[in-house]
Amino acid sequence: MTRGVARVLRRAYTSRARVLSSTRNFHTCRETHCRSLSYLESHVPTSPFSSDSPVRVHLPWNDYTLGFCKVRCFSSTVDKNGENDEKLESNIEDCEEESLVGSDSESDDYDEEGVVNELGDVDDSAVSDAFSNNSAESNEAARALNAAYHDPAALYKDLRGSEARSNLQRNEWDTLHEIFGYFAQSGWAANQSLAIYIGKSFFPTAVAKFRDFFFETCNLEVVQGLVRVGPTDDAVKFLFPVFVEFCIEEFPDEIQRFKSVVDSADLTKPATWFPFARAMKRKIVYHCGPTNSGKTYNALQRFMEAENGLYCSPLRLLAMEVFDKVNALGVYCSLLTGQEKKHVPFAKHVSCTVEMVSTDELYEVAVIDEIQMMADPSRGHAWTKALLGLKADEIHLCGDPSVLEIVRKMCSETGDELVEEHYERFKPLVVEGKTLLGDLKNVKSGDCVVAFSRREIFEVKMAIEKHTKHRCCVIYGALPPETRRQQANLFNDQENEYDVLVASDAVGMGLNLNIRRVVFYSLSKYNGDKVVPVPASQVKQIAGRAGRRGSRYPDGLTTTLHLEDLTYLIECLQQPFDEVRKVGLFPFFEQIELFAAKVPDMAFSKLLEHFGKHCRLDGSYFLCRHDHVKKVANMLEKVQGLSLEDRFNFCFAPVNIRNPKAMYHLYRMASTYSQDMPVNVAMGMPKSSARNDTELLDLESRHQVLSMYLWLSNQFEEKNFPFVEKVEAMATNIAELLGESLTKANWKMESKEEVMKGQKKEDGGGYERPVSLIKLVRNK
Ligand SMILES: Nc1ncnc2c1ncn2[C@@H]1O[C@H](COP(=O)(O)OP(=O)(O)OP(=O)(O)O)[C@@H](O)[C@H]1O
Ligand SMILES: [Mg+2]
Repeated sequence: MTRGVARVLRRAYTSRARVLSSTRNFHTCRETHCRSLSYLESHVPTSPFSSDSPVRVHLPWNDYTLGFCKVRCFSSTVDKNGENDEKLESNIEDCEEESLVGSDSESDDYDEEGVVNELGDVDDSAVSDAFSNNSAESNEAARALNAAYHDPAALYKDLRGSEARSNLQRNEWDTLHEIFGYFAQSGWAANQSLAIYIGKSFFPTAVAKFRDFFFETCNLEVVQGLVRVGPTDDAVKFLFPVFVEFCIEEFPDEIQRFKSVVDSADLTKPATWFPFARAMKRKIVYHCGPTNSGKTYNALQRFMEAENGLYCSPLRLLAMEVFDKVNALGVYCSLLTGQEKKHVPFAKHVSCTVEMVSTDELYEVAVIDEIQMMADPSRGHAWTKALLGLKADEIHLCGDPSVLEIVRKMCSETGDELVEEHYERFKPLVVEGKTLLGDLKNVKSGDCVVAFSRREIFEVKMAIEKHTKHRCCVIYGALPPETRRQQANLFNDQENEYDVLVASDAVGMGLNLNIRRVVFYSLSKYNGDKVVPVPASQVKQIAGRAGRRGSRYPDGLTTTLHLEDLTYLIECLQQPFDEVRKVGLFPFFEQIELFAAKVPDMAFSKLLEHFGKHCRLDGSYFLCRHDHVKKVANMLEKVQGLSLEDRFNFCFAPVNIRNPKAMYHLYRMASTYSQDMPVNVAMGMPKSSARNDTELLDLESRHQVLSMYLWLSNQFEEKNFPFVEKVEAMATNIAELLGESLTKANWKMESKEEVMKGQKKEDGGGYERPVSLIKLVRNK
């Protein structure tokens, strides 16, 4: 550790010791005014933790701290003389409000994102027990001890200087052991130690050494005072500042190492990552409203008027739709997705998927569609990066009102001007109370039946085609965008017999289809873990596909197949948008690289895990889920000779981790690349369309492999992926075969009972469809 850092840590602590000692005094008279130590650190005006010291000591949980205030107490509102300080008092009251907000959103991290941040992690059980474990007798003893040794720095110095070991009674030794055992178990002490960069993994070792030191040097009076206090929280409070002194002197290397790890995983203040965007005065226009209200239309008008522009789409399919529409209107526009680059000569406009956004180019107008996706647990970071980093004079955001408040906050941080434009739906969406009465025979022309699993989609299609005169197109996530588009066109075109669409939630975003009525086959879906109700926001999005302005059916209808689902549908449509409190972030490669340098020789999957544990985030952000990336990283661990950057790129390839074939091909591509050989796709081409579901699945996964190759070819040099043209041709071919297969499909799917049996075993319980009030009334 540099001497500078040591000095600042010491100064930091010395000042803290003053706070602590005054706190102790204060505790004796005003127990009720407890607050977190961390809070004082960030608010006591003299605290070096917020000073302009040459080497700034940064609290690892700095920004979380406010969130923890509610969590626990330590200090109080006194100045160093132990007198009541009005200024601090008011500071603390301000903080109390913030803390409640912060702590709520903190718990969101656990529930929604499943991200547990070690630095921000407070052992609730440990801390909530804190300060409740004391008897009146031990409280009294603690007060006496605190009064006698109000300066922990001086006490530590005394202990250091003492040579003789005191003669203690057996029972005194026993109690002392218990006190240190209690200290070692204290979640509160472990959390507070983070402030001096004693990590949780090192904390037990540090306590053990501190105990040995204390036993060696202890002074009889202190020990006897402590023994009277006993293994209690007061004892921990008393020992903690002495422990801090000890650590600073004894473990400079550990402190420095942990500090550098923590600093390199700093994801706070993401707005400052984009200095060029910050140097601009951007105008942000938020087109805020429900589905089918003209948000994207209006933003695109501005995009097309501009000298140059960028449209950022949530889906490849939507990027293609805008690319086609804009070019058809005479504005030259290129297309850029992970898999596809279509450069249109002289084009100054680009339609891209949001993950492809470049923050290097300068634009007059940028459009970020479906901005509420900033809160998406996995992909949210791409929207956040686009909003914070795009270099555009004008940025048009299209989305529902759920992120309006947080966008306001972000704009006030970036200094951008925010203009809000609020929209209403062109025509209200009408709920058909009659439903389809559980019978798919009641399907009508222009219906889109929405189901949430691939198997259900095909069952519905087969049933409708068998029992009615209608023919069905299908759209679901595993289909290539080209095939989805072909199916959408088939459905939109009035000149054929395909007048019903059966789709998954893949139709939910932005697409303009000729849908008269959205019929929910069910309102629950499997979330990868269990069956859960479809979230209200998603139900609204999907239902909003009906009755688009300018379509054949401008009056939108929605209903359910079963009467018992109708109440839930109505509830969802009536529900106001939940306000989003946090948006996603993910480190850039450079940040991961910096972090990797601090923990050398760590496997990449471990590195990501470690980063997730140590990264610091501001209260408005969460770290996006990356379990999928970790799984790929694990698989690629055996591939030798990949640089960190290569590994990073391979791990982000779009691969379905549940598809062994796709995973195998990714592994093969990575190992060929690592040997510096040209990467090929070792895969034959099927000759004909699928005759059954297994063949259809095979076509889908073949296309996924080809799509992955194309994505990788855009990340690496051409010499490594030289077969792009061939692969593109194969992908087009397969997309066509898929389209043919879907139009011809009439095979029988696996029986529902068989699948349900399998699912039940795995599920072990889950969501049951909400009981319909209507049904209850009818039953009565
Ligand atoms: N002023 C307008 N003139 C003509 N057509 C319009 C106008 N505004 C919107 N539309 C058409 O209405 C339809 C819905 O508009 P748009 O896609 O912009 O809605 P949205 O609010 O973005 O919906 P979503 O939230 O579903 O994306 C589109 O087909 C669009 O072309
Ligand atoms: Mg839109």
